[in-house]
Amino acid sequence: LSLSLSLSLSLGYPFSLEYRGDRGLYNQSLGNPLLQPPLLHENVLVVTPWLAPIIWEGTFNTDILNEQFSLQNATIGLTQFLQSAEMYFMVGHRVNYYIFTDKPEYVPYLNIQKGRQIIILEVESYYDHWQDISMQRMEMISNFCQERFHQEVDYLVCSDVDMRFSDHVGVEILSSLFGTLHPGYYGLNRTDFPYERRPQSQAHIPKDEGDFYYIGALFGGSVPEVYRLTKACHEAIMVDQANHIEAIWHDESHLNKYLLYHKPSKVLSPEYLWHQQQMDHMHDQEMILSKIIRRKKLKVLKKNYQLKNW
Ligand SMILES: CC(=O)N[C@H]1[C@@H](OP(=O)(O)OP(=O)(O)OC[C@H]2O[C@@H](n3ccc(=O)[nH]c3=O)[C@H](O)[C@@H]2O)O[C@H](CO)[C@H](O)[C@@H]1O
Ligand SMILES: [Mn+2]
Repeated sequence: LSLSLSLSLSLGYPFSLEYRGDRGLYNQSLGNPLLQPPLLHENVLVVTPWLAPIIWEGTFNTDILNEQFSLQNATIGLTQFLQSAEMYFMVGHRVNYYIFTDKPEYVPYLNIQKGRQIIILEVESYYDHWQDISMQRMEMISNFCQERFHQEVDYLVCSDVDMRFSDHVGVEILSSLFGTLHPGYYGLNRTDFPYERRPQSQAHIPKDEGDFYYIGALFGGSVPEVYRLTKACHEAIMVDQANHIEAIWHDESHLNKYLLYHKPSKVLSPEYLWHQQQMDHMHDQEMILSKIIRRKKLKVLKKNYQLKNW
């Protein structure tokens, strides 16, 4: 679904953009004809050293992106179901919600918008520990990429289930491969990232390597790229299991290893994932982020960590 764009901007009002896509020439009028691209965002990194944009509020125009994206006629898959997604996730675009559950009967019924569907994927978990269950998503997602996602959607957005959208998350996040900056480690030196450091683990990253610390709760991309990522992470997890070692932050550690050697084509700023409960223990970090974050788009729900069987 790659779209080759040839842009010609005609002067005068109304402005229009012409796109030469796979299916001929398109002409779109723009929402705001007087729009001028803004200067660099405040004091934050807006592009990675491999020239992938880091997505911050204020660096993109939703109207332009939506019009461009509509030309692709694409469908987006979200691998969790969230009521708030109906309000904030990819508004105006076709979305499939894929819910992985071992208890389909507990999934509440919800009336959803036209162009959206809920698809419940019954999965069996052969593990008891939450760490294994969390890691198992890599296997499940990779299997379903092959089985059905590749026929049903163009992009996949993979997330934890214990989250809620609190602001718009749109097509600005989509690209062949994207990861999200972990708010707890934004701006820190890579030697302070909680990467897996034991060479015995497949997720191992040496002290002198690393770009960012990505959060395990939000990543995605095109179906072939998400397939490659989840398959590689699952295989690495299986090797670790055979060697009786569990990476320090489980699937998140393997995701970080993968994204270090397969650079994402977009990186989501910490605006895309807010973890208040964790921030309560990181006041300095909260202060730093409060100065640069304009919107909190996806929030981790509060939970009783004592109930987790570590
Ligand atoms: C916000 C955040 O930082 N999330 C990451 C953090 O987990 P969290 O501390 O957020 O852990 P969690 O309890 O949300 O578990 C991760 C996810 O696994 C799934 N699940 C887990 C247990 C279970 O019984 N059933 C089930 O479906 C579910 O989608 C859940 O959201 O660290 C994990 C690995 O350690 C993952 O990388 C998470 O993405
Ligand atoms: Mn979670």
